[in-house]
Amino acid sequence: MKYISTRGNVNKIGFIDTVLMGLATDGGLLVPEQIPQLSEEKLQELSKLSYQELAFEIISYYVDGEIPENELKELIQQSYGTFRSSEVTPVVKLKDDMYVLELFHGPTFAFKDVALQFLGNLYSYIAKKTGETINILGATSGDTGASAIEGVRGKEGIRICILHPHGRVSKVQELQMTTVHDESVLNLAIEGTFDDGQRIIKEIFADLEFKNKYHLRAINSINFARILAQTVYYFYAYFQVAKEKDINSLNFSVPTGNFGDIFAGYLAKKMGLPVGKLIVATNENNILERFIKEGVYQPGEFHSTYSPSMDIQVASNFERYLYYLLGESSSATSALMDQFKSEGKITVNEEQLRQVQADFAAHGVQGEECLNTIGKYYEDTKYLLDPHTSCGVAAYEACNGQDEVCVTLSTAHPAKFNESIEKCDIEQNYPEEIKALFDKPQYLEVVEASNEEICRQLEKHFRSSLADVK
Ligand SMILES: Cc1ncc(COP(=O)(O)O)c(C=O)c1O
Ligand SMILES: N[C@@H](CCOP(=O)(O)O)C(=O)O
Repeated sequence: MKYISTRGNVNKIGFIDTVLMGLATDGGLLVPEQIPQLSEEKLQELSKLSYQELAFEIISYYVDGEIPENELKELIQQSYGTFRSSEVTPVVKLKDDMYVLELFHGPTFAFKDVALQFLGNLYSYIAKKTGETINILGATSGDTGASAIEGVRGKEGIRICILHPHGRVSKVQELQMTTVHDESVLNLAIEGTFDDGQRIIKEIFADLEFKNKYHLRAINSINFARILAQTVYYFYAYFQVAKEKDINSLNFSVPTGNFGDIFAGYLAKKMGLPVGKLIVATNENNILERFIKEGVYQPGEFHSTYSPSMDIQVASNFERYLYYLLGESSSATSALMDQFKSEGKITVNEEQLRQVQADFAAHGVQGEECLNTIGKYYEDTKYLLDPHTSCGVAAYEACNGQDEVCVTLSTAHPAKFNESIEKCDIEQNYPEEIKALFDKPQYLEVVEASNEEICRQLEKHFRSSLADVK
């Protein structure tokens, strides 16, 4: 298995180089040259496996022998041994035609742990095997940051710097990131939005001299390893639902911001999993909903919402989808991404829009609808949705057809977002791990959202690693 860039200007590379490169050096995103195709018989076989066994099978197609089998198995066991559920991502039935896929049983109570526990261990493995220096640079709207820090803290030879938008993450998210007292961890609270942070880190990654000098690595979903690990739970959810219901296909409703999670579902479908509708659930930051309905991809006004982790305008993984929409043409993808840079929008033609609408349904959830959905499900089922999952459930209600069965991805535990939950007049009990955070001191620096300032901070934080560089 080799990997190529959506923009076509990177020589083919293997899995480990793909992980280390993160953002492709030509500014594009790395994708597998060919997507593995799974037969019905293979799916039957996979349906009998535990989460860890399934993860091993799916991930193996993409690692393609670069990590010996026993070592990959060990990495996977280690990664999911930290989860509070033995099933890793259990499926819970909420209605006859709707299940919730609980992705929040990892250490930081968000779906990001599923991929970042794995990626943290993978980076550690690569560092030990190859002597590569791992200096991680990431941007977060709240969940990726905490999860990435948790995934690598205490691991020898790994340093990490995370940018989060100052005052725009939930209290628990902020505490999860900033109460870690470890000299390998740097939390920068930028005076700006998540989009500013994501733009800055992409521009820094594009400065190849700086990237190479400081050995910068990505943990956001621009890194293909993130997508890969997230693909596994679509298969797992499908197999769990198929055990109790006679289904020919299954819809998935996905709370969406950076388009990574739903792209993982798109990949699972392309591998042969019988996925029906992929429902994109957004909040008021609805660039993706507008694209799917109208064929125009253009950032709108920024909104702070009840689901702050989805307060994202420019979705990184959109480019990966665009590449497939354009028939895997890197020149057409490059042209449209250049157009986006110069004109601030992308418009697809009618035929392409028909394809987009065959691939995805979409619903943009407004604030009241998000809170009402939390309230209604709590009253009817006693199940407490977090505000992101609530957007997913509201989108299922808007888009799931008669006789269709849907799995809504539950992307976070409600305890992370009490600011929104208390607006529904619901009192919740915090898990002990979250309660404990409130007594700890915080370590962060509030900084200007500029490339110069962030580079200055990175030089300081990562300087000591240069001595280790071979
Ligand atoms: C809780 C939660 N739900 C949903 C999302 C959206 O996922 P994605 O960015 O992969 O679209 C995020 C952040 O990305 C999140 O933290
Ligand atoms: N919602 C995310 C934003 C970053 O997304 P990623 O999947 O690309 O890491 C967050 O919580 O940080």
